[in-house]
Amino acid sequence: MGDETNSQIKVVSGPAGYVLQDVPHLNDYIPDLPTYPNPLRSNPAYSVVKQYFVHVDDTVPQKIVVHKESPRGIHFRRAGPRQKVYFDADEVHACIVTCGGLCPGLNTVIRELVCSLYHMYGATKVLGIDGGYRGFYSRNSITLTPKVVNDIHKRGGTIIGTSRGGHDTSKIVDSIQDRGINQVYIIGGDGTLKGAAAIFEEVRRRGLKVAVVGIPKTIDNDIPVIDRSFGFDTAVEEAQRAINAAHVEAESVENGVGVVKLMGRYSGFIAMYATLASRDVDCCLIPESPFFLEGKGGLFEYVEKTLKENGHMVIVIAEGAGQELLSGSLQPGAEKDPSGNRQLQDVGLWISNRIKEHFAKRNKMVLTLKYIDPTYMIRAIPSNAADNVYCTLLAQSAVHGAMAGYTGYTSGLVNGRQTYIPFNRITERQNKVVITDRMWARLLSSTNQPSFLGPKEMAEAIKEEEPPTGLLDGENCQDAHSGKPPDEIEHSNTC
Ligand SMILES: Nc1ncnc2c1ncn2[C@@H]1O[C@H](COP(=O)(O)OP(=O)(O)O)[C@@H](O)[C@H]1O
Ligand SMILES: O=P(O)(O)OC[C@H]1O[C@](O)(COP(=O)(O)O)[C@@H](O)[C@@H]1O
Ligand SMILES: [Mg+2]
Repeated sequence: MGDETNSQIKVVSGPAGYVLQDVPHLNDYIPDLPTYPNPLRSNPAYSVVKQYFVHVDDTVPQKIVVHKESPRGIHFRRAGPRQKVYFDADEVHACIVTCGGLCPGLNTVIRELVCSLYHMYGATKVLGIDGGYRGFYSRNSITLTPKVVNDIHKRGGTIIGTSRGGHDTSKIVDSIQDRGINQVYIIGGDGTLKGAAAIFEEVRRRGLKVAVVGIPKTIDNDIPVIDRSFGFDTAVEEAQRAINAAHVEAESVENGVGVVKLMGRYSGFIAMYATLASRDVDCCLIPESPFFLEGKGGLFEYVEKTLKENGHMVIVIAEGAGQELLSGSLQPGAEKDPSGNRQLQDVGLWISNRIKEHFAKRNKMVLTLKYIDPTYMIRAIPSNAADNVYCTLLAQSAVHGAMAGYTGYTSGLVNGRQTYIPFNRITERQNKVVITDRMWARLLSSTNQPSFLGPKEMAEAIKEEEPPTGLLDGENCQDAHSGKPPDEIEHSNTC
């Protein structure tokens, strides 16, 4: 086996630079656990399946763009049903909790967790924890059955409620222990999964036979390693409606400007992909790419130029963009939400007012500006068809893993394959748009906007330590240190 540096990290090395970043298992700290044949063997739906189970050595590479001499690199354990399970059906007492902001698909994940436990593994004790982490110790729980969840995937939000703040590791694990819960499915984003890792560590410290499983969720897509977060496609699709409305308003009047604010506290993926999908956007502003308003090369100059050329303009701005330009008008102490996330000022309203003031002052050009903020309308809708299927696979993978005795992991899509990813890889940093990558260059060429970066900022951007994101091409990301394209670097593994 591999060496264990701490309970979350199990590294197994192999030939040619193969590295498996494995996930913990209950038998890492509980010896002689009984096992049972996987009941899927007798499940009629699976009777046609040739290869019932995932091979014990199946792993998925984190990097798929490689060179002839590349080391095989980091791999993750492949998700799916195993021959043996570590829980008898009657023994399973599962709970599901949803934390943080809403995202399309939350109810689909809940539905599929319940239905997988019931219909694949015969486990019928499933609780919904009411209202996020604090629900473990301060609220009642909701009994979840296939009947209760039957059509919830057609509704936005989460039927078991969510919250921010309120994570108290020992109180939560006390509740898990007192209720006799032995499988915990935690659906949430970067903050939630940090909380899930703390719960896993405490469960292991107490030596409890409890599988702790994370399912990554955030509309911002700010979670690293995975290809994308569920609900992201739905959000990009729904954002088209707002962008189209802004475009119709803008092109229907002389010097019309449509401004649309989209979600993205620290990461601008929704704004970037919605812009690329729409092609009616003239300027996309995201938290990762600083911009300025006044003077040569500034936004005001670009607005004037675009209006002169086209007579109208659409601006998409992620809510986390430009926060550094807004004066600190937040009430003191209101800078953080109950989870410790940065509280944002309404940059959409701010930039709309600044543009109107600027052109009114110069009264050389009368413009008509309409501001649209669809953020909460977008995250409160149910998931689209593609995300529904994605949520189903995520949930089923999570259940297969817990039943197989894995714990302390996040179920996640890596290069199109469901995998089990150690918590520490998910919580180590935030996924951000790499503005020196080809996808952002595609955006700039589709909007024709200036980069708003001076030579100093561009040099900074290239030096950024950010490894490539799951949504990028990756072919031309710069090596974090040398700044050279991959084909000039030996063994680049930053892309
Ligand atoms: N570093 C952390 N350690 C433990 N719990 C955390 C941490 N950060 C956030 N949480 C908890 O996770 C939950 C959701 O976090 P939040 O950041 O609001 O949403 P999300 O996880 O969806 O990004 C909250 O209940 C919060 O208290
Ligand atoms: O839910 P709140 O407190 O209004 O916060 C809104 C923020 O939550 C988000 O939707 C992301 O929330 P999560 O990280 O919890 O998924 C951001 O896009 C947005 O900035
Ligand atoms: Mg978050």
